[in-house]
Amino acid sequence: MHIAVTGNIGAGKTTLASKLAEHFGWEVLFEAVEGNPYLADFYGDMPRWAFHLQIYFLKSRYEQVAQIQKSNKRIIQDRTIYEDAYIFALNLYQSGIMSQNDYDTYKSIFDLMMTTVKAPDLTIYLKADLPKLVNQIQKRGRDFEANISEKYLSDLNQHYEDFVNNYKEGKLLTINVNELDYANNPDDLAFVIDQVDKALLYG
Ligand SMILES: Nc1ncnc2c1ncn2[C@@H]1O[C@H](COP(=O)(O)OP(=O)(O)OP(=O)(O)O)[C@@H](O)[C@H]1O
Repeated sequence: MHIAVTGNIGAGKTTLASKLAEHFGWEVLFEAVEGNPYLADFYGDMPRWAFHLQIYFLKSRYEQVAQIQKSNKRIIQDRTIYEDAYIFALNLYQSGIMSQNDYDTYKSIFDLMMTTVKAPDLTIYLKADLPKLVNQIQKRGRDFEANISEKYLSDLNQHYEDFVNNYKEGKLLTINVNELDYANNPDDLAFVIDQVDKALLYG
């Protein structure tokens, strides 16, 4: 079984994936941040590194999908391959940061990969407004994320809304996390676990 957590930068995916994995006894696959050779450079100069970073994330996400599809374990994935293409790469292209040629090349590789990719059985979308995202990004204090603009985050949020509104590939559970603190509040975590339980049972 494949469960995925999806949502904007700072929405709280990594924390939730770990908590759910612990509760349900799932294996967890995180995204490639430590050791990512392009991420810090990308935040310093987006036009220069956008294509490199997208190819790197696509490769690492596809490796995860391949691992999940050949395993019969229950696995929770921190961010999906769909977000790379339909949110991040599309946003970079539409905001003029990634060129037409680079985007077309990227998208044709992605489309080729998608012929072998199955959607997660359940996708959990963590929906958060800008103040929540900004606050959580500041709290974790990664140097390379210090200059992320509100415009970048709000453009991504718009793409997330479009993406979830059109998502038909599998079960989707949306959780508004603006007022939740499942990292520190057991009642909030219990609330989310209950939602996930119900989504798994009844869809
Ligand atoms: N395809 C992509 N294009 C550009 N940046 C990406 C892409 N995928 C991930 N990132 C960035 O890589 C970093 C990943 O960090 P991390 O795994 O902590 O997740 P996050 O998005 O910050 O989420 P959360 O706080 O919800 O766990 C973030 O800066 C994120 O936006």
